[in-house]
Amino acid sequence: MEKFLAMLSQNLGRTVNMTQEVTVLTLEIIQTLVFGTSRTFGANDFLRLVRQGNELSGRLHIGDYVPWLKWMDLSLPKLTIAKQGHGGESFLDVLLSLDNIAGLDTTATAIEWALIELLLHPQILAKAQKELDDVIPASSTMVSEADIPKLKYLGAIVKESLRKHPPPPLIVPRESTAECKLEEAGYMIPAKTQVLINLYAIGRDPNIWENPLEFIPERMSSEFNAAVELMTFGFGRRSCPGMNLGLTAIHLVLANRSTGQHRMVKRWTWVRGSGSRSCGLVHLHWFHFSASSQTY
Ligand code: HEM
Repeated sequence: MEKFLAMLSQNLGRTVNMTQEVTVLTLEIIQTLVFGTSRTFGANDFLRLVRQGNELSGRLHIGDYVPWLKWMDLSLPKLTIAKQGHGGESFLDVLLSLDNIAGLDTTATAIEWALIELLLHPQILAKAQKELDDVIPASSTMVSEADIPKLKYLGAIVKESLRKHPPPPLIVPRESTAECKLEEAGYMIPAKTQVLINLYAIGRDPNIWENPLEFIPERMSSEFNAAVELMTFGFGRRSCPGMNLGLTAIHLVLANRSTGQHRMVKRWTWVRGSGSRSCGLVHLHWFHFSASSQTY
């Protein structure tokens, strides 16, 4: 985190590719936890492989639905090449088997969308900064994990961002073991049916949320449990084991970025980059496993 903030300090006044930097930061946090060091694998190579694996996993693979048409899945050989290119049991294999790509990409995507919403809503950013000024002593250079529960408005920003931009829009498919009737909703799900749960639609359902496309952290109370109500981290036995780590990382990155008190003890102002690509950044979801933003 300190390295990330130092990098931002060095780039004051310049355009920073936050997608790249936030993903590297998340990678380093996860590597540190998993391997005890953040220097295990080259970030650029790793990111390339993650993006490729991620993009391929989000594509339609006809062989998943009609097995004898598997030969039509032209993208699958590319994934194999990505894995073989790193020789045998590569780091990517390990990550794919652990499903850790879910941890990296989802956390980075969640941070990125929250940053975009703050960038688009300066009044919300100012309110979050005021809360940080009020709650965190001026002598603290970094917001710590213990401070997170005190930062109620920041918590509401995170929940609202997860509602509007659930990192995986569709969670892992389920199969019904028995016939199931959802009487109020008027559905009957036969046994052995694959069920896809659409978090994106739940978070934006106008029957549940007033002005669902608006970003309004004030609508999120402290009691509102996004993990349960929005199913952001899935549910049941196979729900996300990285939930607490992911939530902590999102809060810490946003809090430390908003205060900007790291070493330089000053507040940063954030504006959209003026580069030809970065100025077009808004509200485009790029659907892979995670729905990240895309410049145009
Ligand atoms: C904002 C951050 C994150 C979000 C939104 C998220 C979301 C999810 C979701 C929706 C699932 C599927 C759960 C289900 O189908 O019920 C999942 C699974 C998983 N996540 Fe996360 N995740 C995040 C962070 C992390 C982190 C930091 C890690 C680990 C370092 C992680 C590791 C995993 C693993 C291993 C699974 C597969 C669990 C299984 O199949 O039993 N996730 N995540």
